[in-house]
Amino acid sequence: MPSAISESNPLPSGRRSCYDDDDCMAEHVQNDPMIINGISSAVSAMLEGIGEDPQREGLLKTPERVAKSLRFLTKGYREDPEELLKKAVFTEAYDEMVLVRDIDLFSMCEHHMLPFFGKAHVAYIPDGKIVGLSKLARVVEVFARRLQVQERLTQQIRDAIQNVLNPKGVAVVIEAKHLCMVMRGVEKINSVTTTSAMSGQFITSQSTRSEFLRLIKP
Ligand SMILES: Nc1nc2c(ncn2[C@@H]2O[C@H](COP(=O)(O)OP(=O)(O)OP(=O)(O)O)[C@@H](O)[C@H]2O)c(=O)[nH]1
Ligand SMILES: [Zn+2]
Repeated sequence: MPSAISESNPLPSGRRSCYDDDDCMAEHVQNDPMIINGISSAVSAMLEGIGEDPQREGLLKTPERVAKSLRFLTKGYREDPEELLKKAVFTEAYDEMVLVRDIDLFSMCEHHMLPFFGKAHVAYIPDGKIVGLSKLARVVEVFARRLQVQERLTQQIRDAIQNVLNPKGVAVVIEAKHLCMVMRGVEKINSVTTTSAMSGQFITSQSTRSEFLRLIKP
């Protein structure tokens, strides 16, 4: 495998291989020429399908651009959210709610492959272990960068945190606008969808749930 990269993209001597670097590695896998070519051919066919000429100047590089863009927008398939969380778990006695709110998210609905976007609020109540705060936002990112429905996205974030930290409870709320409902279909420009997924004390304790809902109010 490393030879494929060194043949097509040799590294200057002395530089570390991209195989030592997670981000660099991810970019190579994302832009694997075989996969990019496959998606590009499909995009050319789509351009013809809508009555365009893929050979006109402005569109010559469009299939490849779209392919790379799609690979980026779906990079979450090639990342493991639980491994990512495990990188920053610390022993700590703190046992109140931890909330990261207003985490921007961009995803694509699996029905139309059109964007939906908004924000996620993620909370948990530790039970002897805390996690690096950025990892909560990264978990949102991993699941969002796949074809999704908002409901599943919300539950997957909850489940990953629950599985890795085994906390006293997890709560996730997502508020998002779906372009498939805005720029086509029912065309409701201002509609916003809210979903929630909870576990543990966020289900069993009304006061914990209420505190969370009060804290995420705009
Ligand atoms: N539950 C859920 N539905 C979604 C999500 N994203 C898009 N949808 C819906 O998926 C449904 C697909 O319905 P279909 O009737 O098969 O497709 P359609 O004819 O394009 O539907 P319209 O959007 O109503 O024009 C639509 O109601 C979309 O609004 C999501 O995240 N969750
Ligand atoms: Zn849709």
